[in-house]
Amino acid sequence: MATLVLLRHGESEWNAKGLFTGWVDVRLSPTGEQEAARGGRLLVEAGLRPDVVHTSLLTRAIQTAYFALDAADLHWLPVRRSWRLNERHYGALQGKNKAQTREQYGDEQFMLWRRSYDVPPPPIADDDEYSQVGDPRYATLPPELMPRTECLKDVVARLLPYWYDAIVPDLAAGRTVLVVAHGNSLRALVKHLDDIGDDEIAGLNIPTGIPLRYELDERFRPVKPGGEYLDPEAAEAAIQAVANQGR
Ligand SMILES: O=C(O)[C@@H](CO)OP(=O)(O)O
Repeated sequence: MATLVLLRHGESEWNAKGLFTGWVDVRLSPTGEQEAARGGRLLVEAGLRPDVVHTSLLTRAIQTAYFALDAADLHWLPVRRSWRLNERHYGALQGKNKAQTREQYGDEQFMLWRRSYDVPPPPIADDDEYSQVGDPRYATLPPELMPRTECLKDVVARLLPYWYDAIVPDLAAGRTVLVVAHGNSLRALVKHLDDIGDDEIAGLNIPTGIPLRYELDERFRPVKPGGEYLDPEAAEAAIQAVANQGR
């Protein structure tokens, strides 16, 4: 049996402002820093000591790992980072206000862009102020892999190689693995783990800063579907808040 812990970054500055974020590299809000530290304390209280950490290349996930490891006195852990754990690229919606977008395009289109499995937002222009083209952190990414927009299906496709090639080998070696990532990259991973259908995944939301623990069998499938939030009550309230964004 292997233990996997998923942690969505704490509230970011743009979560607080209600803006679509995607690959835009915003920092944690003061609340988000506290949520991240609480995530670390929850790990300690649950007796969970990760052996290795995986994060995206985005500052809000990296900061979250820092504050969580700080609270757990685990700064010495090895950390690996990959663009494959990045948030879903939100295309031309990056930087737009969620409530205004919903008003302008209507609830149905808003939810299609936000939560459908295979409808990406319009692509972002390379000269848009919120484009990531030219960002040095992606300099080694082959140009054809650099997204201009993504739907969740695209995220599953670019995340799974990292799951199989980097995370599963750690789990197979008996390591407890902490993955610090994002609302939609973690939705993609949970969809794979729990084998959630393309329509059903629209109803899944991941709260910020609350560790989600999975025990995995020898095929790296959850022993208990859905895993277990280390603070289930706080998770329930926060899930509703994510679902209601833009309303
Ligand atoms: O803006 C984003 O990048 C994501 C996560 O914050 O938003 P949503 O939950 O609407 O997909």
